[in-house]
Amino acid sequence: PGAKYKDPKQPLNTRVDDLLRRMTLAEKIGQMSQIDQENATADVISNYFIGSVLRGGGNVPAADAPPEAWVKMVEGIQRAALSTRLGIPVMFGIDAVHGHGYVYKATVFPHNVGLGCTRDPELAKKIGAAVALEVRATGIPFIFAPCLAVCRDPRWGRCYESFSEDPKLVQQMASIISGFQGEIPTGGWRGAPFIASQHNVAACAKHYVGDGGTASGINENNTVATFHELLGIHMPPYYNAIIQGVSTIMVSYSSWNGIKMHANRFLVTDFLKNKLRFRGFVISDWLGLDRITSPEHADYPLSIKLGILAGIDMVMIPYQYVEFRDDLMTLVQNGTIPMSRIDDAVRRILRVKFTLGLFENPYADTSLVGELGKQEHRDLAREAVRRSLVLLKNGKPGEKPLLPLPKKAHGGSILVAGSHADDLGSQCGGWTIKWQGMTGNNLTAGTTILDGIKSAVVPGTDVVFSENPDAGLIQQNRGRFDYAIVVVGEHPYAETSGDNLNLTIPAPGPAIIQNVCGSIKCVVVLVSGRPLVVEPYIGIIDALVAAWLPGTEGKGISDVLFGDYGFTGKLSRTWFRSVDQLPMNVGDAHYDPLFPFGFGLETKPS
Ligand SMILES: OC[C@@H]1[C@@H](O)[C@H](O)[C@@H](O)c2nc(-c3ccccc3)cn21
Repeated sequence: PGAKYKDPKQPLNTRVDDLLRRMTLAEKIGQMSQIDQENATADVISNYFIGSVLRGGGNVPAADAPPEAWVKMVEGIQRAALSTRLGIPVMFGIDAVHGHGYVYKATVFPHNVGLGCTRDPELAKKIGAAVALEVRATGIPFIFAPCLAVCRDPRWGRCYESFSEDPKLVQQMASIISGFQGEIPTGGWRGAPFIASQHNVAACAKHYVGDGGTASGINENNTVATFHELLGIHMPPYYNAIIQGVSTIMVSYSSWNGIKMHANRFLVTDFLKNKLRFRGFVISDWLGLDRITSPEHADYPLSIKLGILAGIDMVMIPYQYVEFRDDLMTLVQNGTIPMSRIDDAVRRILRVKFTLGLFENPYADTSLVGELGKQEHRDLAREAVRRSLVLLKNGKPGEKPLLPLPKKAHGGSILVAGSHADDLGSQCGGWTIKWQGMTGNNLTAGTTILDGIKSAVVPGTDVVFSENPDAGLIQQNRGRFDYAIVVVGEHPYAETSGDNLNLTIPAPGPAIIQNVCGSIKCVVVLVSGRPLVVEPYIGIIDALVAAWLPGTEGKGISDVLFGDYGFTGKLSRTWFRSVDQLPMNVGDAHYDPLFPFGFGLETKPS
């Protein structure tokens, strides 16, 4: 009869044990290797027994490739893996962190900072399930999401990837994992990876642990905290992830009290694997081992020794797969790294692959291509946009509320101004088509905020759009406009490029606010990954809406501005007065925000 590991009727552990004992050291190290797709040729995959490939910065297939092209690319990689002696399928991973953002015409959902403002775990689950279908439409079974960072300082360039500053809210929204992977049956075996079906994907809780607590929000820096603080603030979401059967956990670049997380055996092995009983696999971040030393890659054998002995199971190498294989082989052969550690890593990786059903279904289900960007998913994203918006001001003191706006302008015209009114890329933010995101309207299929406004007003109401209107012109025409909608904010960024110590609204935002709101009743819609400095302008603004990074469904904003739906969102983060106050989080002794955590005005549907 065929080998036991190939028999789906065999118990999982039997399959794992049967396969493991057949593997050579080179094949085991191969399974622990994740390489960037740019160097994932058939020869490399088969000669190095590569276990996983990721979509890194590359651009194959093209930025406007259809799902079929993604399926074809992943299939080629898989075919090479299945041609090896043991035919262990490869696992392709991608950052689907707010929908399948890298893929042309995918539904792009609000980034996590906005989802946190909905405070709705059930919505998070629905989004996770929709994203899983869109990812599977491209033949990919593994995503590097969700980010469970508890961002404690909005100066961090990745704060928008965090659901909240409050660990309890992050724990609630971690339910997105049950959408990605499917809902674990109650009383499911805690800690073991769970994936319900071929319409689900393996998720990755990241970045373990304390990524959102670094000094001044400096990316990849040091999180100073007692163990009690670490457990109280940054660890809780991982309990929820493990209970839901999260398949993988990614280690953070950051350090805890000066110790690199990628070299932290106490937290990765003693605590996560032994105490919390996590039984999926732990993956490094990109060049995570190399960055244990400074300069990075200064002593790769040392990096590998520290990282693997800390408990890392799969290494996102992503290019040095020859050096990694050679150095790790040597470290095992000279006894520095025991074979038992290698076997633990490979056992965990195989457990996830068997649980994913990869051995039975190594290739895409091409009947799913229609799931990509499906209208039903766009409608769900539009609902998420509506519920993520936070109304911070609605009418000046003693004046009646400005929102909801009338769809019919009695003076005949409304003015829409600002750099972010008609910029799909900026409303999506980072991790969209490109790692750093893009500006402009040609990156993918979606609806800008301006599009939404135009489709919301009644015929006869003239929408005048001027990205950066001249102050004089506004003065001359001020009587012409019933009100103005000013849409400004941040341009896309990701990771370190988003680190920012002043958090001012980028120019020409402030000038546009002053020019327009100084003359016309205005609602300012802020498109940003985090709270920004608004106190200097709050007096001249009639209404202020935090829209975060809403994604492709811009109509979600006009739905609420014009009263088809009421504002319900509540701040997932404290809105500071000045950056001098940072870090400042709900529960702090000295807490003097402009708008507190949980704040949000409400309106009724009109
Ligand atoms: O995209 C894979 C992972 C992603 O999942 C992690 O959340 C993130 O920390 C990350 N940074 C890089 C990356 C950083 C610098 C240069 C090139 C790539 C790669 N990655």
